[in-house]
Amino acid sequence: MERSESEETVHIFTQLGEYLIDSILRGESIDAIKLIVQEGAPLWYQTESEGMSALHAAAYMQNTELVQYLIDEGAIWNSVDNLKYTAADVALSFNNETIYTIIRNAGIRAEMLLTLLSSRSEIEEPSSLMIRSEDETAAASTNAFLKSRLNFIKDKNGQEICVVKVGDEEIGVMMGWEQGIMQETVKNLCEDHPSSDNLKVLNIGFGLGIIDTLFQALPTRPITHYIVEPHPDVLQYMKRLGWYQKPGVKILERKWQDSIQDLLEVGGFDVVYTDTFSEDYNALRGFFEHLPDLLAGPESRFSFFNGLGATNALFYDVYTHLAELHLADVGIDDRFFQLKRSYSLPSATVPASGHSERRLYETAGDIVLYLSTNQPNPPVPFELQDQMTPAVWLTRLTALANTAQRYSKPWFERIWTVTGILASLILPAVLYNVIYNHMNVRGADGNVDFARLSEMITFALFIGVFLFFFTPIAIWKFIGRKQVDRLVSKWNGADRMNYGQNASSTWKAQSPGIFRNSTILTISLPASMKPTSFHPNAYLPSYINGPIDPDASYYYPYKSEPGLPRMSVIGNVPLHIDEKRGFEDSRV
Ligand SMILES: C[S@@+](CC[C@H](N)C(=O)[O-])C[C@H]1O[C@@H](n2cnc3c(N)ncnc32)[C@H](O)[C@@H]1O
Repeated sequence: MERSESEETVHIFTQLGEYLIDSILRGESIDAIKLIVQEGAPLWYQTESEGMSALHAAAYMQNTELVQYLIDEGAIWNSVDNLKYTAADVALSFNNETIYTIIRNAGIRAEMLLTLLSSRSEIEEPSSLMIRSEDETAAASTNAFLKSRLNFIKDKNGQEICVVKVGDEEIGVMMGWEQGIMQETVKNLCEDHPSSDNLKVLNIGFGLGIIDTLFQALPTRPITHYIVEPHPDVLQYMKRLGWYQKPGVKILERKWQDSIQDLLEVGGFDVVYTDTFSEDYNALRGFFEHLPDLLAGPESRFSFFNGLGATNALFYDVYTHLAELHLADVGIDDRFFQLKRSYSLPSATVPASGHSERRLYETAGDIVLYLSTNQPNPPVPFELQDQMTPAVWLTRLTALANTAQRYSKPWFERIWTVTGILASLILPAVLYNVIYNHMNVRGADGNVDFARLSEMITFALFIGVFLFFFTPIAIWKFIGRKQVDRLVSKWNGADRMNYGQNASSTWKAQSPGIFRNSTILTISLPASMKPTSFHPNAYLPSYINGPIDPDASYYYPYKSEPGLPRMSVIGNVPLHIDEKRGFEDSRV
């Protein structure tokens, strides 16, 4: 059957597109790829089976020059494959920062340009990102949200939450766990504020009232505290809690968009915070525009809840940068605002009782644990969770602790050492006179220097006593070290067998030195085991490593679980944690 002209065009593009991607994956030279592109191969083409674009393929091959070339030629920075990963996600999964940054910067440029164009023309939809609101449900449309019923409940884990029903699912509008973030925000906004004695505060979005409660609990209560909240159920909740009676609190029962004229008339706010729901970036940017007129002056502070595109490290990063640039555009620089980049801290994964663990994250990917028998065992580090069950981890730590403990008795070592030192000093000193006198009595030969001879014998005695006390302890410690080494090298061998030379971690243990009882366990992770910032429950392709904070899965079930709400979405992208900051040393 004859193909129509348009079918023929699609066919040619498909062939060229497939050929381009194939050639990249085969590792063809950049000149060969350039020729294919010049022949007209479409950069927007994505394979049907995987949704892979030329940019995905170049990122997968970790070909920096090619990635840069494709971007320069107009490759789409934010196209997602069938698993919803962008090319930058692929780069991230290899921890390839250079390629990630090239694509990220292309995203920032593209978004800036689109915003600029939209401000000069009538284009309604400035954002090319997929997180723009295509979703007309309460999760992403303010109108639908304001018409939906909200529930203020305690979930099965005792956490206070405010949820909205979207279809069959319940989506969290605000969750009790965000308390920590709100605390940190209030600290950054209010601590050492020059006007802390008569603060004028504006908060957009009451939710569970966490941040407003914290503002009210400041050492000096704000003199004026405006709260903008449009949802009737939230307003009811506020009434029940007595917010309408609080001195200095003024509640505007409308959306911020409808309250802005009133707010601008009030003006002169020292602290402004915004954390709405179901709004997209354009709305937030719209709010930014009013900041210069809302804030009192250079000492004023502004912050917002940064959940922008947070399901995906790339979109989150692009939007965070975009927000910084747009804030700079309206004259707000980073002296005035706080961007909250992370939703939860890695330390949240460690139970409060886990004092035995001190973790140092080094760039090489070492985990250093100080294990002590008087402290509970730390949980399996998340980097090892795909290789080690908690049972195996516990067995290993217990075996290590028992072995090390057999060769570590700090109190006995102290007493033995003190006795040894005293014996090596006192015994020769006491015996010196005895030896000297004894020789003097017996000696007849006037040429012999008895004093010198006695000194030498006393010194030999000192060495003898010293060795008597310290040789056994040194041998005992040495045997202990060997035993620990043997144990650890057995595990290293087993891990190598199971996971291969390059993918297994390497353990090294240092048994307790003298007077000490903590064993230092250093686990060197292979390069590929550095965690990425994907959602703990997300379906990840094999080349993407585990998440940073597995405990966050409780708060952000990717797919909703019975009894737990799903976190909100912007457009079609579910929100989840993003931990793009580097690890820091943390003592817990
Ligand atoms: C995530 S909650 C805020 C939580 C709050 N920061 C806290 O500490 O509990 C979002 C709130 O913003 C409100 N909201 C949504 N759209 C809004 C708008 N356009 N203007 C003002 N508030 C809005 C919602 O009704 C909801 O109460």
